Amino acid sequence: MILGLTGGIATGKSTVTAMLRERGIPVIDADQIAREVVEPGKPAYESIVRYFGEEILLPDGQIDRAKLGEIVFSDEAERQKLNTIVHPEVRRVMREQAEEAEKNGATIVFLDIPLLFESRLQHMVDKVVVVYAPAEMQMARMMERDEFDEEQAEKRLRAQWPIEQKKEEADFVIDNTGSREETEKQVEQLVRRLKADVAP
Ligand SMILES: CC(C)(COP(=O)(O)OP(=O)(O)OC[C@H]1O[C@@H](n2cnc3c(N)ncnc32)[C@H](O)[C@@H]1O)[C@@H](O)C(=O)NCCC(=O)NCCS
Ligand SMILES: Nc1ncnc2c1ncn2[C@@H]1O[C@H](COP(=O)(O)OP(=O)(O)OP(=O)(O)O)[C@@H](O)[C@H]1O
Repeated sequence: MILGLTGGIATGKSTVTAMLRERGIPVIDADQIAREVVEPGKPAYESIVRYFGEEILLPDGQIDRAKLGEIVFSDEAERQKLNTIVHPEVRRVMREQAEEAEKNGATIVFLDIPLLFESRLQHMVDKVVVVYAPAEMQMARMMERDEFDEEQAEKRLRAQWPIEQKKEEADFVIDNTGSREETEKQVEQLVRRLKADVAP
């Protein structure tokens, strides 16, 4: 069974991913893959430099993510352009990794895809799990974790579907508004239920 793990920025997907992995459930991370496919020498890297120019590179040749983030979260057309370059590669690698996990005997695999709904990737998964925290909490957690000011955090929030809409479309919701312990209990319960569903 393939599950999509999604939510909004800073709602707690990485937190839930860590809890799933502790229970031996493989989680394939789209953000991580999106970092790997833009490393120097990769085709997506070349396309990004060709389009955005060498100004977006650090002295060591890596992409300056802070700089590229400022550009794409301030301009929808530029963000779409970046998505067009990066997303097909991310999807390809995610598929490969999911097949590999299934080959290795996994019966439950999660794909952590922040933009699952925005990119209409529901067809890649059997069920969708949304990690939920309300917008005010997303803002507060982003400002603390990433040291963004209010405007930077708001721009990132506006680049995604509202979390309330994602919650409505979910098959399962993990409410991450309480303590980590409360979230962990919900993860535990979900894993138990999924294991029962896939049991022969
Ligand atoms: C713009 C970039 C360079 C900023 O890098 P940075 O290290 O600051 O952020 P990071 O990659 O860790 O992403 C953090 C979160 O931002 C949000 N986000 C990232 N890209 C996008 C996007 N194109 N549209 C909307 N939200 C996005 C997601 O919730 C993601 O979890 C980077 O996010 C990127 O290359 N984005 C394009 C690829 C993409 O869509 N990745 C997300 C899912 S595959
Ligand atoms: N239940 C919680 N209580 C307090 N803080 C939390 C809780 N869950 C997550 N956080 C904190 O909120 C921030 C966002 O969580 P996390 O990184 O898991 O979100 P994410 O959805 O993976 O983010 P992104 O979309 O940016 O990848 C982190 O700094 C994390 O430590």
